Amino acid sequence: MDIEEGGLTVSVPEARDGASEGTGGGVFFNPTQELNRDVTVATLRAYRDREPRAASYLDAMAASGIRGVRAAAEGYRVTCADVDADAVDLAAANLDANGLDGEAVHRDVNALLYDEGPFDVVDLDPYGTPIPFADAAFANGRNLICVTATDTAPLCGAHLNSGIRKYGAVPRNTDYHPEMGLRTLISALVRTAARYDKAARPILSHVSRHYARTYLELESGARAADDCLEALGHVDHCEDCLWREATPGHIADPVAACPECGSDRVLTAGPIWLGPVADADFARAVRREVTDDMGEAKRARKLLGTVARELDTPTHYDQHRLYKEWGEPAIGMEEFVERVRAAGHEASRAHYRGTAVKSTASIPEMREAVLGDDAD
Ligand SMILES: C[S@@+](CC[C@H](N)C(=O)[O-])C[C@H]1O[C@@H](n2cnc3c(N)ncnc32)[C@H](O)[C@@H]1O
Repeated sequence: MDIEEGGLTVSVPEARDGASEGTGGGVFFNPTQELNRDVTVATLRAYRDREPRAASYLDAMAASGIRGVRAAAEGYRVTCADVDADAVDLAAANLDANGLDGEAVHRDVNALLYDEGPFDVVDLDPYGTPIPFADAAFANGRNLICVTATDTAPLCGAHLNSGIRKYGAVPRNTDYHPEMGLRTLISALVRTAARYDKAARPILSHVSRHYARTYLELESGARAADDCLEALGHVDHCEDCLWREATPGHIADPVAACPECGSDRVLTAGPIWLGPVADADFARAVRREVTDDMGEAKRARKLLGTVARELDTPTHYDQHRLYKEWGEPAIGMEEFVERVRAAGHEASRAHYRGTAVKSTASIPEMREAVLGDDAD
């Protein structure tokens, strides 16, 4: 069937989504990833101003080629790759039908990257984890590596052993699992890039629906890679009172008891990325590049606006969880954020979900700020 996306007409198979990902026959297509693709196109537009030399774009797991087609329409020199011959034919036909230059190749992307790289922009959009493709991408990418990961359960620590195996880190199942997952993913990607003496810094990231997406800008050089690794560290988290503390460094000192409530139920996660997951100015620039021909323009603008305003603390709180702990009915999110700010702390909403909030205040400080005299 033909669908319209971003002002282009693309032929795609029937939709496959969620649990059926990676299974079944036929070329893959997921219409609910339109937000991801709209943000990608806006990012490719904004990235031009940041790095005008970025010209080649590898749609590394092309399927129908819809990403590659949209990137080609933006003027990028596109290669669509897939191991599925039917996907390659469809991607080639879609480029052709839209009168766009670009090639579609029947190759394993790891081999392609080493044989034909470097590519200026590499876009990894696999089923599940991107890790099997990360070495080739960082070794043979020049400017920007775009990565989707849909294996959120391993990433956030819900499937702990799988997360440890895939990501070489210990993620922990907390009430800020979108952030835990994103920072576990970025940690693994940054450490992969460092193997090739490259710094990989996230300039935009979001966690939407069942996936994490991050855009990492590369800088070559051992010193740059060393500096980047400085932003890795650990988070200690109390399962009882929700206290948490981030500590930079490669080695975590064990925390025997929570300094807030004395509980011995303290989890340590790491190494995770403790630096910013987005560059606020770049997120604003990407937002300006969202256009009305995008089917998810409204959601993309909202998402990017929140990302641009979000504090870059490495954990977020769930406002409803806090109120549950406090035994009080929750107030509106805007009012909550305002009250915490009025008490002299930094606070923002977080894009992960409607009840996600970030603050430099501790939980007792937030409680005091929002409940005031009722806090005792
Ligand atoms: C999730 S789909 C890609 C979706 C597509 N990017 C989109 O936006 O609609 C993953 C694709 O990766 C392809 N793939 C899996 N392993 C690959 C490999 N080693 N090299 C290239 N493509 C691969 C699969 O055949 C499948 O078409």
